[in-house]
Parts: sequence; structure tokens; C-alpha cells
Amino acid sequence: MLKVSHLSAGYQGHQVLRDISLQIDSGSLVVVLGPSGCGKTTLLNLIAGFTAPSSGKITHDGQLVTGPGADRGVVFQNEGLLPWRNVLDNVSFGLQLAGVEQPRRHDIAQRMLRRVGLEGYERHFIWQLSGGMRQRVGIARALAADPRLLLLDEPFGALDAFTREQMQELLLTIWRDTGKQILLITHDIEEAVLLASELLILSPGPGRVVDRLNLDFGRRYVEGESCRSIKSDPEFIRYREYVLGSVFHQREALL
Ligand SMILES: Nc1ncnc2c1ncn2[C@@H]1O[C@H](COP(=O)(O)OP(=O)(O)OP(=O)(O)O)[C@@H](O)[C@H]1O
Repeated sequence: MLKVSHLSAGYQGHQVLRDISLQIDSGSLVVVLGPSGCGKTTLLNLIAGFTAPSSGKITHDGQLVTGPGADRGVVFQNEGLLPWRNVLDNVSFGLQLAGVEQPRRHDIAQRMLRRVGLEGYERHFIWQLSGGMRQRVGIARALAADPRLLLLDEPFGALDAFTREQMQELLLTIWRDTGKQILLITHDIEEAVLLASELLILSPGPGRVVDRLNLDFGRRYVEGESCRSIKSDPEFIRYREYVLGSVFHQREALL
């Protein structure tokens, strides 16, 4: 379980996050939603261990987070892939750094590529892939080290609506099949309501949690209902409108 307790952080004396607390249990998919600049990436970087908080603490399965670790896998907004390596070598890169022998790391990478629907693309280079395929490679790479927690920083932001929905379905399938703890940050309200088992709404200036909702639309998808049917359900629309209202209310309060 990941536990964030009373976390505050900032840059050069400017507070960006204030008193954030959250918990990610195994099997939960926590989504942090907020407008641009409210500190979502800062929060993810703190949990990944890339930066340190000014106060508060983060523990993962009881261990204090003091830096990056193989227990946490990160999928970046801009994929962060290596263009001169092919797909297989990108996915197995972390395993190579960890000293895993080539046959074993290629075997793991191949399994992860099957999981994200990229079987047959092992020898392709990154520049030969579409944006959606690149994000699949990014997810496969993060999964390759078998992290207990998967952190995703606005991973589908640059994709068209159709590809985005396909990727949302893929993420929910991975969530169901692996039972991993997942934290996703986004500014897309519909995406947040669909994916989250727990949704945290962050408000800027400084970033703080202003609302929390427990939702089950992602669970409905993994139990067999289609995304289209869920997104057109009046209950889904009601929650989407509620969250939209909450985000607008926070923005108006700032103006
Ligand atoms: N390395 C940094 N040095 C100084 N200020 C920073 C740094 N990184 C972020 N900030 C500032 O912190 C605030 C929060 O940024 P952050 O990227 O965490 O927000 P965000 O919610 O992820 O935004 P977006 O959705 O646009 O990516 C912004 O005002 C930003 O300018």
C-alpha cells in the first residue's frame, strides 16, 4: 500500500502542493484530476522519488520513499523512449540496467508487448510507431520490472479520441489482469470518471485535495460492459457533470 501523509512541496520557496494525503491499496486505481499547473506532475514526481517534499512523508508497503525504486514504475506524458533502440530493446532497457541477462530480459519484454497488444513490433524503431503505439511501449516498459505501483502522468493527453479510449480500455484490462496499484493523473474529466476507483480532485494555488469520490465505472468495464454503454449511462453523465461543476467552482473561486 502507498501512503502519502500531509505532503507539502514547492519550488524556490513557492508552495505548489499543500497537505496532500492519499492511499493506494492493492487493486485500487486512484486518479488525481486537476487543471493545468495545480501540481499533478509535482505530486507524481514526489511519489516516484524523483524529488523530495518540504514536509510530510510517503511510504510504500511500510518503506519510506527517499528516491526512485523498482517497486514504482513510471509512464511519462511524452513516453520518454529511446529513439535509437528498437521496441524490444526499449522495453527491456530497465532490465538491462538491472543486470538481467539478454534471453531472460527479451522473454519478459516479449510477454509485456503481448500484454499491450504490440506482438510483432519487436524490431520496429520508435519513429515507425503511432502515438498510441508509443504509449503502449511506455506501459510495457514500466510493467517489465514488475512494479507493485504503476504511476502514469497524463499518458493519453496527446492521443486522438478513438485511440485514447482504446488506451483507457487497455489500462483497465491491465488493472484487472495484474491487480497492481495504479495512480494516474489527468486533466480530462471523462477519463478520470471512467478509470477511477477513487477520484481525487485537486485545486490550484497551492494544489490541495478538494473532493474525493469512490466510483465503479472502471470495474463495470472489466466485468464486461462496453465503454460506450458506460459513458452513455445517465449515472456516468451525472458524475461527469458533478465533477465538471466541482472543477469550475474551484476555478471561479480563484478568479
Ligand atoms: N522544476 C520546477 N521549478 C520551478 N517551478 C516548477 C517546476 N516544476 C513545476 N513548477 C511549477 O509548479 C507548478 C505546478 O506544476 P506541475 O507541472 O506540477 O502542474 P501540473 O498540474 O502537472 O500541470 P500540467 O497539467 O500543465 O502538466 C506550476 O506553477 C509550475 O510552473
